[in-house]
Parts: sequence; C-alpha cells; structure tokens
Amino acid sequence: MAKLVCVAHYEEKCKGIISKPALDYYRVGSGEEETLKRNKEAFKKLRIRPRVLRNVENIDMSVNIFGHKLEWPVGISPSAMQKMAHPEGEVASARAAGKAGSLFILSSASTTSLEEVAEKAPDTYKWFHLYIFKDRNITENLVRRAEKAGYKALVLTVDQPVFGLRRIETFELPAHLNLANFANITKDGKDLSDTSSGLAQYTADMFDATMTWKDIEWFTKFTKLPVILKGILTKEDAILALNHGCKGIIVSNHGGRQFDGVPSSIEVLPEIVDAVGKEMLVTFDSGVYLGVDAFKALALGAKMVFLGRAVLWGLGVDGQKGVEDVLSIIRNELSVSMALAGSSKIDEIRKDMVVHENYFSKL
Ligand SMILES: Cc1cc2nc3c(=O)[nH]c(=O)nc-3n(C[C@H](O)[C@H](O)[C@H](O)COP(=O)(O)O)c2cc1C
Ligand SMILES: CCCCCCC(=O)C(=O)O
Repeated sequence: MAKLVCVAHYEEKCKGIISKPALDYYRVGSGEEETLKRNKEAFKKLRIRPRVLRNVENIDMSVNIFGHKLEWPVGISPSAMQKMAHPEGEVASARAAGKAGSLFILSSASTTSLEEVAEKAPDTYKWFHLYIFKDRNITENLVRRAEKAGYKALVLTVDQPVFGLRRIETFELPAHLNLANFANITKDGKDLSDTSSGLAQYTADMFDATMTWKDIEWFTKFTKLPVILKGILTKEDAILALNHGCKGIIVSNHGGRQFDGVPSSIEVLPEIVDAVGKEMLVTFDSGVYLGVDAFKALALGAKMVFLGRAVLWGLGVDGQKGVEDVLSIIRNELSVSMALAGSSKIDEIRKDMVVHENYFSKL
C-alpha cells in the first residue's frame, strides 16, 4: 500500500504488523457483531445538509472542557493493553494526543502504569478510567494514585458488570507484559497484574457485578475530580447519572464489544442530549473512523468525540508517529467537513445540518 490517507488504510496495514492474538482482541465485537457493524452503518445513514456562503476561511475547532482549552473536540478513548500494538504503548498514544492538543483517557487495564504515563506525557490533558472493584480498597487506591499523578477526571465504565461474549480464541497477554497498574498488588495470594486466567474470568473475579446507583453516589463523593460514566445508552440512565453527582457521560456501546443487540451509539445520542445536554458534559464514542463521523456526532450534540480502535491501528503501524498521523487525518477531515458544511466554529455545527436518510424518502 502506498501512502496511508485514511484510518481504513492504517487498519489494513496494521493487520500485517501486529500479532494475530492482538489483532483479534482489538478488532472483535461481541456475539454476532451486529452492534459492531451497526456503529459504522448508522453513521452512513446520516446525511449532511450543508450551508454555503458563510466565510469559512478560518476554522476554529477549539473547545473548553471542564475549564481546559483543547485545540479540537476529538480525543482518545480508554483502550486496554496498548503495548500489544507497540512497545511504547500507552505512552506513545498519550504523547500523540498531547501533541495534537487533544485529550487522552488512560485505561486502568493498561500495560503502562498511570504514574509512568503521567511522567512521560506531562503536557497531555489526561483523564483516568477505572472500574469499581469488588474490593473497594483497590478502587480507592487507584483513585488516589490518579489524583496524585495529575489526571483531571475519572471515567467510570458501567457497561461491563460482566465481560461481553466475544468469539475469539482464549486471549493471553504476552509473558513480558502485565496490567501495570496492579503490579505488586495481590489479593488472596493472587497477582492482580496477571490476566492468565483469561479476561472474562479476571472480570468475574475482580469487577463488582452487584454495583448500583448507590455505589455511584459513594464514588462521586469519594473524589473531588469530576466523574464521567462511560457506557450510557438511554436517557433514563443519563438522568440518573446527573442525579447521582456525575459531571459527564460517554454515550458508548463499548465499540460493540459488550452487548450485541444494543443500538449504535449515534442512534441514541439525540435523546440523551435532549434529556441532559444542558446540565452535564455529554460525550461520545463507538464507530468513529472519519472526521465526518465526528462532525455528525458533534451536530447531534456531543461536546467531545472519542476514538477507540482508530488509534490502535495508528499505534500498531508506527507507534507515536502512527497515532499522530491518525489524529491528523481525522482532524483534517473534520476541518474540511466543517468548511464544506458552512461552520467555522464548533458551536456553528448545528443539529439541523444532520438528518437521517429517511428525511429524503418523500422524493
Ligand atoms: C482493544 C480495546 C480495549 C478496550 N479497553 C477498554 C477499557 O479498558 N475500558 C473501557 O471502558 N473501554 C475499553 N474499550 C472500549 C473503548 O473505550 C471504546 O468505547 C470503543 O473502542 C469505541 O469504539 P470504536 O473502537 O469503534 O471507536 C476498549 C476497546 C478496544 C478496541
Ligand atoms: C483485564 C480487565 C479487563 C479489560 C477490559 C478491556 C475492555 O474493556 C475490552 O473491551 O476489551
């Protein structure tokens, strides 16, 4: 393949570079992968109604998130175990996000510790993601470490009380890698950085499937950092998140990796924005592989849009440089989309610029 000019080219190239187990783990969706496919298809069903003659010579994509100015509203979702894609793993992705004036969310299931990422990517605006573990001491310890290391918000994933059913061979991290945030932490004699029991078993052993909204209340009171719930797909739960002290949500179906059969994230975004968009930060992920996808999500009310696999493909192809390239491609695509739609600022991307294909079915 000659020049790589879109995320799909990075995915294709990545297939020949990273190991098959890593590729399978990164790519897979749950079950029949209907939701995984739907995430992309639903974007294709949306049409843009562009406006012309609006002076789009200078495109300003900057946004303000919790008082922090970002150059543009596209960031990186938490993805586990990035050293399987490249030896520099999460540090490479975090540095690339910083260089691009963007936001990086570190997965607690990372192959680099949260302290090392903070130290090696000090200028990047970073949030930390985690789960509520059965043993609350583990959660509390991670929160305090993230606060101390300078992460600016906590992303609590709530769509994974159990691990989604994914049809891949048993997955194992290569022997030289581990879940670095849990190095030297043991529970009942078990090394928590060791995933050799398999991810589904690890989740069953560690994650608290009894969690309810009461635990969210506990969690939001336990930290001064803003809490963002990741994995919200209904307006009812968005309202509950707001009423339980959360400052934001990520409308997400986990990239189709958890519950096959749920809608695409973009289908549910409008009802959620209508319900809580004025009161809390509504952000979005799942299925974003093009700048025009980000444009559509912004038009439908998301304040930030996050990339999952797109970044992993860039990381696998060329480490930090590969992630920088992927971000730069999406940024350029978003900028051109804005110009062609007649919006020179983010708040000029309006809801009536995006309609479902059925809008035109009267023809
Ligand atoms: C390899 C991989 C690992 C992931 N690890 C996590 C994780 O640790 N925590 C989490 O909340 N979501 C995780 N996700 C989900 C992403 O944060 C994100 O929701 C999803 O990838 C978005 O969909 P997309 O890949 O189509 O952009 C992971 C996704 C992938 C592909
Ligand atoms: C080792 C703990 C589980 C990591 C889960 C990562 C994830 O969310 C995924 O989709 O895979």
